[in-house]
Amino acid sequence: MATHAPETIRFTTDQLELIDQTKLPTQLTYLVCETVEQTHSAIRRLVVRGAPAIGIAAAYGVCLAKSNKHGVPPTKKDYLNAIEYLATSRPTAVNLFWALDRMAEVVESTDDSQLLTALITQARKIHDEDRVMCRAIGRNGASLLSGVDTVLTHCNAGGLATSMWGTALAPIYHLHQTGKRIKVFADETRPLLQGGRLTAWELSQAGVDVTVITDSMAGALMHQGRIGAVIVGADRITAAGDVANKIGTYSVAVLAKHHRLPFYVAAPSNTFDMELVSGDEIPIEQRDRDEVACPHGTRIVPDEANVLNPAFDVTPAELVTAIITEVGVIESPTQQTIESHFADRT
Ligand SMILES: CSC[C@@H](O)[C@@H](O)C(=O)COP(=O)(O)O
Repeated sequence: MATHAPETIRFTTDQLELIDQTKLPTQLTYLVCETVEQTHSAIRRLVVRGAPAIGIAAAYGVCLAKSNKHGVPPTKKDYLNAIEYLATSRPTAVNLFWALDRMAEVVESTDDSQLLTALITQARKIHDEDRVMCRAIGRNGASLLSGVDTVLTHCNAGGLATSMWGTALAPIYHLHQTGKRIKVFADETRPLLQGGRLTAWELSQAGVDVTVITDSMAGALMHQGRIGAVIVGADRITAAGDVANKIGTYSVAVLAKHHRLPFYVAAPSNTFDMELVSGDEIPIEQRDRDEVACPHGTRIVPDEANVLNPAFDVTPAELVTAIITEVGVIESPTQQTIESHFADRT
């Protein structure tokens, strides 16, 4: 997403505007949220999606809390209820809880008369920090990709999933701006096609050469030597470096290992959940069967058949070549390398 690209998330004092990602690539429209409930629904329905963007949208959503009593401003209790409710929108991306915790700290530490102003300031800060984070990941990842001509990515970890540039796509945008042209293969990403609809849309808008492939093509392309590296985002990374990301990421990581290709994960430090060690502890969102069985309103699976639809899987740290963060690169992530990476920077 180029710097002049439309903002994924916009906020005025009384409304949140989100690019409606369910409508891309055919329509570029904004959905307006004026209440906490509308924000919750927008996150749940993937109008806004991608770990950092969910956190930013939820932070602004808190500022939309209303009082039950007409004309009376919301109380601390109203804001805390809003935070608790927004935390139920999606379970896997830890950025949601990270952002809501920051909003809760503001509620706890601010006088009632200043609450709304302080909450809006904090939400804007979370949003601004994300822009800086995207740039830094772009710079840090660029050196890893500078010798690579073609990358594979899965799902969408670009500007649509953040405030701008994204995580996995940030190094590609960075290199593109400095004149190095990288070719991107985007996994279509079944069942909701974030790769085919969103990654392909934003990369083409920015003039990056992108080719969409079905998820099952990745292995064949690697075998033919047509992929130089894999780069993906993350929804949650444990203290030991296990990575939850869009379903299908694990399969790509196994394929990369077999073909001796680097498998990079790009994520900000707020995607790390240092309270969890094993990826098995990460809550994986289970979504509606119709996303698989009835895409775009066309039934493709018999009603009698069961359907599994986990939104994410976990890639063990041993399959990850490096994690690119806004504060540097963690090569061969383990609990030890991750802890010392962050310790060195505090
Ligand atoms: C920078 S976004 C990283 C991840 O959130 C992204 O790769 C992903 O899995 C998004 O899943 P989604 O279900 O579309 O929210």
